[in-house]
Amino acid sequence: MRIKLDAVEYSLKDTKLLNQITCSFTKGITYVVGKNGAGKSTLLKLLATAIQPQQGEVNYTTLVRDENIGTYRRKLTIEEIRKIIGFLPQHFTGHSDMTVEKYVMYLAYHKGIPVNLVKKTVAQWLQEGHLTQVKRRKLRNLSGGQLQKVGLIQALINHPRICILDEPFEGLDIGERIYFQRILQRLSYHSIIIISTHLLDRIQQSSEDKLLYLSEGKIAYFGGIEALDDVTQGLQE
Ligand SMILES: Nc1ncnc2c1ncn2[C@@H]1O[C@H](COP(=O)(O)OP(=O)(O)OP(=O)(O)O)[C@@H](O)[C@H]1O
Repeated sequence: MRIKLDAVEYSLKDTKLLNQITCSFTKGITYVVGKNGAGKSTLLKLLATAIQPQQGEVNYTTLVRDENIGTYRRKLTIEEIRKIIGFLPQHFTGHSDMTVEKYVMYLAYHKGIPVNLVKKTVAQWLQEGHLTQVKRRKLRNLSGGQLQKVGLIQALINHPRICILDEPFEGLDIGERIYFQRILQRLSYHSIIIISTHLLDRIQQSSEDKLLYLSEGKIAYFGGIEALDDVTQGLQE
């Protein structure tokens, strides 16, 4: 699986929120960082197909092995892409009138968890996310951290091949952060994981991880996480 952006631009009124973005994402974790207003959420919404580029292209391809033709890259359709994306938007609300349990069950069915496994899968996620005690509470009555965990569970429940998470660790305590990070690390062996975060210094990184530094809608750095210190210095200036 690969996501490739080619000279992507996105503007609102006269302001370019994304300016000539060219890059590729493959399996593994990429952390997207940048100052407030740098365009991180806009880039993530675009990767999650919630908005379309006004210029340039975004292509999602998968490697196909064919006995006759050999190996080639096949472009996925929008329907195929949306089926394999898990997305946590910046301000997740879900269906605020539904209870936690009903909402997660509904999402589990919708995302193709086999019917006979839905109950067990949901119970496990709620238990491990410390949400069992509030499973009959409506989403609108949850605390910020509880709602964030429901948002993470809906994004991760079917182990998606593409996972796009906007500030996923916001509001979580340290134990919960470590729990979800472990899940993401395991998922990253097979999936493309793109995470925007302000909390990079508190997150345990692996040397395999990548870093994308956005500045005023442009890519200022995209490469190994080892450049984090230099990039963080840039963020503080
Ligand atoms: N609906 C909108 N109308 C006008 N401007 C907008 C809108 N949404 C975003 N912007 C502007 O676009 C720019 C990029 O916003 P975006 O939310 O992508 O940045 P960000 O890097 O995620 O910021 P933050 O770290 O503060 O969440 C900002 O200057 C923001 O003010």
